[in-house]
Amino acid sequence: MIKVEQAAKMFGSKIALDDLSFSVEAGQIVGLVGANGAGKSTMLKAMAGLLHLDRGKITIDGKSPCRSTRERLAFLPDLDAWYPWMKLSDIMRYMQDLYPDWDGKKADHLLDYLHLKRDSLIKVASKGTRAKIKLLLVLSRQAKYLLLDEPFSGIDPFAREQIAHAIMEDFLEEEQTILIATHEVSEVEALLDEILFLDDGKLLLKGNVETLKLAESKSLLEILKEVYHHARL
Ligand SMILES: Nc1ncnc2c1ncn2[C@@H]1O[C@H](COP(=O)(O)OP(=O)(O)OP(=O)(O)O)[C@@H](O)[C@H]1O
Repeated sequence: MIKVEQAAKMFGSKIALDDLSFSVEAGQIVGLVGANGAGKSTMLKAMAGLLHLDRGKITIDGKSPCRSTRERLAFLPDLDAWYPWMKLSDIMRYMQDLYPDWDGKKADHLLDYLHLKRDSLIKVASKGTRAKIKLLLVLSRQAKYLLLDEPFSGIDPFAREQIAHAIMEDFLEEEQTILIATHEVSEVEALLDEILFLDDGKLLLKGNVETLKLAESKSLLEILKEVYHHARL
């Protein structure tokens, strides 16, 4: 389980995380949703141990983010962090050396499925190709927790839905937990068990997606818009 207790983070005078508390149960697909600047990436980075909170605590299966929890987490924030002269095959080899849970068979399967080429050069890859590479690199690890920051951004809308569904059906292991940070609610709605809705670093809503939709008889986007407007009154 990932547990977040009163997490707070500021960048200068800007509050990125404002006293956030929630937990994520194993085996769930959770949407971390919010407008630009809501604090989604900051939250994922803190979970991945890439930045320290000013206050509060995060535990992953009872441990604070550290080397051993990093091995249970697959997080790929930004492909631009890779060297531009690298090919996809170079990165795959690097990941294989770095992570004992790298699943070569799954990586090969994903290569075919996503129509990616091993010799794709990062610096000339299109935005959509880079998004697919990110998905391949995260989903090829047998990590217990997968943290995806805007995973479908850049993939054209025709392929997006099909890829999202197939990935969840065919490539996600039952016991894996996935956190998807996005501002595009409609695109991930069908995949999600739980939703965490952030605004200005605050948690405005948390709940089971089906329960929320049944209770309100509205789409998830409509529910979130209402919560958002109400919070800003
Ligand atoms: N390294 C940083 N230095 C200064 N401010 C930062 C830094 N990282 C994030 N912020 C600020 O903290 C706030 C939260 O940023 P964050 O990237 O977590 O939001 P987000 O919800 O992921 O947004 P987006 O959907 O646009 O990616 C924003 O106001 C952002 O400008």
